[in-house]
Amino acid sequence: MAVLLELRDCRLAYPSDRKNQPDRLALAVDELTLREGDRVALLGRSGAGKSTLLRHLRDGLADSASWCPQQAALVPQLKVFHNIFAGALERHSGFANLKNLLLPSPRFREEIATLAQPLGIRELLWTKAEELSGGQKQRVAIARALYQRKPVLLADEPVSALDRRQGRDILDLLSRRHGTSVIAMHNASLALEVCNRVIGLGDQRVLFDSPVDQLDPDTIERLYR
Ligand SMILES: Nc1ncnc2c1ncn2[C@@H]1O[C@H](COP(=O)(O)OP(=O)(O)OP(=O)(O)O)[C@@H](O)[C@H]1O
Repeated sequence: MAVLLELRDCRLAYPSDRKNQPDRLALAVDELTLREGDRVALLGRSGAGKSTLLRHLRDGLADSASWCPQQAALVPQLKVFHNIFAGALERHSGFANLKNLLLPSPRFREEIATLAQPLGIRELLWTKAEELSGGQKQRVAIARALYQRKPVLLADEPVSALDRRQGRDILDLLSRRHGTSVIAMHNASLALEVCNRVIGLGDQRVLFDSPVDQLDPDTIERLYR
C-alpha cells in the first residue's frame, strides 16, 4: 500500500513554562509509517501523547486529512447546518460561503441533510449548536469532518460521549468514508473491533505498533497499569 507519511526520529515537544528551561518532551517517535488503508487506533493513558501525535500527523498530511478535534469546537451561535458547512469553506467560493450563511441553497441543504441522517442529527440542522448535548455536539463535529471529504481521517476521541453501540456504528461509518484513518481512543475493545492496527503510547514514546490480529490483551492492558 502507498506510503502517506513517514516519521523518523521525531521529538514532539512543548515550550517549558519556566524561563530558560528546555522544551518539555511530549512524545518521541523513532519510526512510524502511515500507509493507505491503515485504520489506526492510538491508545494510551491520558497525557500519553495521542493528541500531540495527531496534530503532528495533521501538519504532515496537510490537505489530504479531515480533522475531528477532541473538543467539538463548534461556533455556539451558529446553527448545526452552518457548523457542518464550515468543514468545507475552502471548497466553495467566498460568495457561495457568504450566501449560504444567509440563505442556504437547496444543493447544500440536501448534501448536509444526507450526511446528517446516519448520524442521527438531521432533525437538529436548524438548532443552534449551543443548545445541543455533548453527544449531539460530538456528532456534529463528526459530520463537519466528513464534509471535508478528505481521503484520510484524523480524529481525537470522536465518540467518547456516545454509548458503545452508537460509537461503534459511527466509527464503522467513518471507516467506510475514509480509506485511511488514525483515531485516538480510550475504549480499547472498541478500537480492536473497528481498527486494523494499534499504536500504544506511554512513557513519552511508542510502546508498540502492531496489527490488531497480532495483539494479545496483556499488551494493551499494560498500557493502562
Ligand atoms: N499545548 C500544550 N502545551 C504544553 N504541553 C502540552 C500541550 N498539549 C499537551 N501538552 C503535554 O503533552 C503531553 C501529551 O499530551 P496530549 O494531549 O498529547 O496527551 P493525550 O494522550 O492526548 O491525553 P488525553 O487522553 O488526556 O487527551 C502531556 O504531558 C501534556 O501535558
